Amino acid sequence: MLPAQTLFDGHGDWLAHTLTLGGQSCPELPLALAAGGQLQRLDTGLLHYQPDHDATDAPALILSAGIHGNETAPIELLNDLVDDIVNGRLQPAIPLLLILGNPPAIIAAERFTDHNLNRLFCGAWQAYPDCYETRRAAQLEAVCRAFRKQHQGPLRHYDLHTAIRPSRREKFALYPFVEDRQPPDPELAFLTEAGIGTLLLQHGHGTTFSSFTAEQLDAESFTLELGKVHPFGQNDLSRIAGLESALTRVIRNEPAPRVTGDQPPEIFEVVHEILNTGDHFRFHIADDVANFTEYPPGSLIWEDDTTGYRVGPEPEAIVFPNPRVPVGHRVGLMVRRKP
Ligand SMILES: O=C(O)CCC(=O)N[C@@H](CCC(=O)O)C(=O)O
Ligand SMILES: [Zn+2]
Repeated sequence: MLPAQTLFDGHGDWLAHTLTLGGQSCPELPLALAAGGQLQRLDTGLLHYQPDHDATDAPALILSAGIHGNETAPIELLNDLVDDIVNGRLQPAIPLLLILGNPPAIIAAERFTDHNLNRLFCGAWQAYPDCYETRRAAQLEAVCRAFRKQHQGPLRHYDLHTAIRPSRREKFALYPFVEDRQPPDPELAFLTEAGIGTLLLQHGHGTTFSSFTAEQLDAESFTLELGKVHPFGQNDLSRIAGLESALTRVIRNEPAPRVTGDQPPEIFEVVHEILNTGDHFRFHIADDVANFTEYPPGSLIWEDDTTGYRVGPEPEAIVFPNPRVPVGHRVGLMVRRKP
């Protein structure tokens, strides 16, 4: 067995190893890479890369995918990056925490098994009955906190997803809400470099993974939506090649390219969050409507027997319409371009 293969117990690559174990744990295992640095298996789907040089105050990066099990393109992208690191084609210059979020859901090819993992962060997992996802949210929080403790320089977190619906803006980023914080210019430049032309600013405290790292670990965090959900093997990774090359540059700690005249991302803000209000909730958005479809002023978006929502005086667009969520959960966001 090649030395790098010991990390994956002979199962081929990181993804194959993760899918073999699913919800089972595996022991920690450090591996000194031939090209330098140490890649440590922390547990199933969790890797920590530590460069040989002192990196206490260096920039550090958390990269996660598969928080939703059926969002396979980002899982393939992250696994490819790990493969490049393991095989010496990509030598990281910064500390990395690499995460495949929900292995049992990846095996099941489902968004989640018992509970939507991306609603369980910032301690929200404590409010639900024990299941794999509540335990995984607690573990991911602990692993990220430990990584933060070891690396006290600037921290970035990109949580990679794909969307259920098609989108009029194929790739977009979400910036979690943190009081008095705006996305800094280098992060806007990174999104442009990665071919992500739209940024949606969240409007309030969330319990997503990126909200957790932004709020509690002082990271510059983004949820990146990278196209539409497809099964493994049916993704066209050339559509996210811009992100792969931008991430490779960040991992090598190379300087950002000089401004090329590309437009910065167009910024949107949330004007209304649609929540499932229960049995009498009626949603007036059809199942085949794409993200960022615009509705004219006055359009009725949802109602129940006591209240509802109509578009305000300017057109608004819908993002993430999905009425099949538990009561109290998000059914969609109404957004508009930030003035
Ligand atoms: O397409 C959809 O409806 C959901 C795609 C997805 O998983 N999006 C994330 C966004 C997280 C955020 O708001 O930052 C999610 O819903 O968890
Ligand atoms: Zn997702």
